[in-house]
Amino acid sequence: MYILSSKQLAQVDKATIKNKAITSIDLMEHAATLCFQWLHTRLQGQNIKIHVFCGIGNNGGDGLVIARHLFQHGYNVNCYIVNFSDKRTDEFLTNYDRLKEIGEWPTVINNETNFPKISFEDIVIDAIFGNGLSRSPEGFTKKLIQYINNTKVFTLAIDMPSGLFGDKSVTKKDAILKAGHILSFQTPKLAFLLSENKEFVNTWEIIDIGLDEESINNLQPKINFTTKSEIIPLYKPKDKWSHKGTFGHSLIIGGSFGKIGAITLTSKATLKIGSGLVTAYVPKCGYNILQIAIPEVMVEVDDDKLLTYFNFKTKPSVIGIGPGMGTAEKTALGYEKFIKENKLPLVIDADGINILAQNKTLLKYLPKNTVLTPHPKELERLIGTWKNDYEKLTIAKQFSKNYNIILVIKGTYTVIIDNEFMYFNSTGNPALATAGSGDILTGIITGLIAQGYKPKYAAIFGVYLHGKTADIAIQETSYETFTASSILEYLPDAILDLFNQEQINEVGNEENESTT
Ligand SMILES: NC(=O)C1=CN([C@@H]2O[C@H](COP(=O)(O)OP(=O)(O)OC[C@H]3O[C@@H](n4cnc5c(N)ncnc54)[C@H](OP(=O)(O)O)[C@@H]3O)[C@@H](O)[C@H]2O)[C@@H](O)CC1
Ligand SMILES: [K+]
Repeated sequence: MYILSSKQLAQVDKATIKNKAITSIDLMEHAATLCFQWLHTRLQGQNIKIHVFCGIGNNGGDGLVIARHLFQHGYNVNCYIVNFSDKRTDEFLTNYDRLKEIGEWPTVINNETNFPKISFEDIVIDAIFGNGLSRSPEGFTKKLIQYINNTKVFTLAIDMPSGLFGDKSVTKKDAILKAGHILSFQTPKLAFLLSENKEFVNTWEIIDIGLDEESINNLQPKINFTTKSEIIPLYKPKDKWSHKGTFGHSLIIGGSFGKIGAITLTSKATLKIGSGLVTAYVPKCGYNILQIAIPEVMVEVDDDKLLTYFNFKTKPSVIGIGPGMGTAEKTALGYEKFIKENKLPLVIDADGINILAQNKTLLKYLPKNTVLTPHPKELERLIGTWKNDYEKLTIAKQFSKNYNIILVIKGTYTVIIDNEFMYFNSTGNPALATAGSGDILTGIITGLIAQGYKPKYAAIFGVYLHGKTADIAIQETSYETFTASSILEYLPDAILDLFNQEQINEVGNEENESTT
C-alpha cells in the first residue's frame, strides 16, 4: 500500500472527482458514512454521549456528516463548530445545511467560554483539522485541543489527529490531539509510523474510500507500507527439479567468546528460512557449540576467542556478518581487510556495522546492494544525529544513495530504505524486543538472498516474516515468554499465512497498533 503526502492526497482527491465522475460532496458523504458505520457497528445504539467537533474545512464537513447519521440513528450527540476561521468550504456548508434540515443546530465555539463539559465516559470525534492543516493551531483552537486531551476521554480522529501534519514534523507538540484511534482515509500517513508521534497516534486503520487507483499509481509514490498483498508476489515458489545447490550457500561470520549464541541464532535462522547450505565461520571456542547446536550447519574456525584472520575456505553465494563479533582491535583489522577484498553479496549487522561506523572509509568497498540492519543506536553511529524522525529518514536516504546500499532501520515500524524508496513494515509487536531478535533477522535476510531473492526484496520479505511470527505467536503465548528462538518456531506459520486467502481480503482494513 502506498503512503501519500498531504499534497499527493489532495491531488488524488481531485483526480478521483474528475475521473470517477463523482462529486466532492458525494465523496465526502461516502467517506464519512463509512466512519459512521464503523462507530455504529461498535456502539450498537448505546446511550453514550458523543461530542463531534467540526472544523470549517472538509474535515469538519466529514464531522457534520457523521453527526447527522448519528442523530438519525438516535444517538446522544452534541455537535460543535470550531469557528477558527470564516473560510468555510462548500462541502462544509452543504453539510451544515443538511444537519439543520433534520432540525439539529450545532453549537458554535468561538472562545474558551463555549467549551462543553466532557466526561471521561463520553466519546469525542475529532473532525477539526485533517489534511488541510497549514500551521499549528493557535488561540482557542489550541486550548480546545488541550482541553480535550486533559479529559482523557476516548477520541476517534477522522483522517488525522488535529494538529498533526501527515508528512512533516511538528515543533509545537502542545497543540496536537491525542487520538485514541484514527480512521484514516485511503492510505496511512507517514506521521503514524514515526515514534516522535507516539503520544498522538495510538491505533489506526485505513478506510478505503475508493480514491482513483490509477491516479495514485500515476504519482509513482516512493513510500510504501508493506502488507500481505505486497508481500505475496515476492514469494518464490519452489521448482520441483531444484536441489540444495539451487538454494544457495550462506556463510555466516561472527561470534566471540561469550557471544557464540548470537551467531548460532543467525546460522539457525539462515538454515530455517531455506538456504540450501549454511557454513558458520566462528572463533575456535564456538566450534563444538555450533556443531552440537545445529548439525545441519558446517563450521570453519578462526582464532581461539576472537575473529582475527577471516581466511575461510568456503565459497558461498552470500555472506551474513557481524552478530556477536565484537569490535576488538584485531577483529576490526581483520574485518577491514575482509571488507576491502570481498566481492560477494553482504548482509551486515551489529558489530559489523559498528566497525564500519568507526572507519567510514570502508563504506566505499561495500558491494552494491549490501544490506545493513542497524538498530537506532547503530544507525546514529553510522549516519550521525538527527533533529527529528523526518530528518533521520532524509539523511538515511542520502546515505543509501551515496553508498548504493540498502538500510534496514529496525524499530516499531522497521523501514527498508533503498535510495529514494522507503518500505515501512506492517507486522511485528513488542514481543520482538528481545535478545537475539536482530541476529535472527540477519539470518533470515541472508538465507533469502541465498535462494535468489534480490537483496532489497529479501530485506522487505524477511522483515515482514520476522514480524509476522510475533503477531501469530502472541495469539497463543505472551509477550514476556516470546524469545528469539520463538521467531524460528513460528517461522513456518508466518510463511504458511501468506497462502491463507481469508486474511488477504482484510488487508487495507487492518488495525495497526503503534507499540512504542
Ligand atoms: N473531496 C475531498 O477532498 C475529500 C476530503 N475529505 C476530508 O477533507 C479533509 C481535508 O479538507 P481541507 O483541505 O478542507 O482541510 P481541513 O483540514 O479540513 O481544514 C483546512 C482549513 O483549516 C485552515 N487551517 C489550516 N491550519 C490552520 C490553523 N492552524 N489554524 C487555523 N486555520 C487553519 C485552512 O485555511 P488556511 O490554511 O488557508 O488558512 C482551511 O480553511 C481531509 O482530511 C478529509 O477529512 C474527505 O471527506 C474525503 C473527500
Ligand atoms: K481530525
